Amino acid sequence: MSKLLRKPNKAEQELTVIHNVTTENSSLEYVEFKVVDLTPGAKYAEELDEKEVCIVAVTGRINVTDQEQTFRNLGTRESVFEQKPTDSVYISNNRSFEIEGVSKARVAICYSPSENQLPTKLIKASDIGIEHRGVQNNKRLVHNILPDSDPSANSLLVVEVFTESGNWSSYPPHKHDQDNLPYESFLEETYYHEMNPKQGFVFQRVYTDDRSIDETMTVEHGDVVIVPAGYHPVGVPDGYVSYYLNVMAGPKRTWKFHNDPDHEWILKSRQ
Ligand SMILES: O=C(O)C[C@@H](O)[C@H](O)C(=O)CO
Repeated sequence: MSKLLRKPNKAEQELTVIHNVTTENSSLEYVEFKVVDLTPGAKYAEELDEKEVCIVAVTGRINVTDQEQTFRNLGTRESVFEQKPTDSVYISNNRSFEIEGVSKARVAICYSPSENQLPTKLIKASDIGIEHRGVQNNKRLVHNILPDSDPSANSLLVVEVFTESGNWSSYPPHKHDQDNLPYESFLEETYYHEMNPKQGFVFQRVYTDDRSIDETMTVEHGDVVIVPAGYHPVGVPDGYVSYYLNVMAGPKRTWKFHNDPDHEWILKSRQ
């Protein structure tokens, strides 16, 4: 069984923790990640110590409060495959938060270490930067929820990526596992995957230069892949569309990746 692939729990209660990746149960030091399902009226609450969070209304509608401000009726879609941006809330360390389901909702809670308290921020769907990346069989649509160009967080980076049927993303393979700016930044990463239709699958390989990590995983709807280090390309079979939500964090809040030199030629040949 892969150490990097996590299967979802079944939503059987009013509040179900579908995924819970922590620094205790994984090899990660900077990124923690939860997926929570809520029925209408169900609540999930937490006290944040030295952590900041970005709460993403993946599907359905939710209310979010940090006990000072309350944001109501967040969320814009029933399925991620409507391919429109959704609402999120950033909350800094040493605060508490509560999420309430307004409709049946799936919520991603993205965590990273934080010491410097920053203002809570509503990240409205309408404010999210949309990017079309890639050509030929490398086409994807990116929603930049919390990119490094937005100074609202101390270490968290959050992005949604849709990869078209028969295409590749995070490709040519790139990594960000060395704290060596301006050439490369050290960022751990998690991938929360969905597929359309649901019976679909994608392949994700996670590998380092020395192959001390080298795993190729069959990833299904609702799975999480953990990327402690290394290159992490995703291949999507014909007939299926891929969605993933990435959380990244590390010592410096800069996304500076390094392409695998063996495969970088692909990028150059398509310019
Ligand atoms: O552009 C893409 O294909 C998405 C990836 O960059 C993804 O967000 C990632 O790998 C971040 O390191």
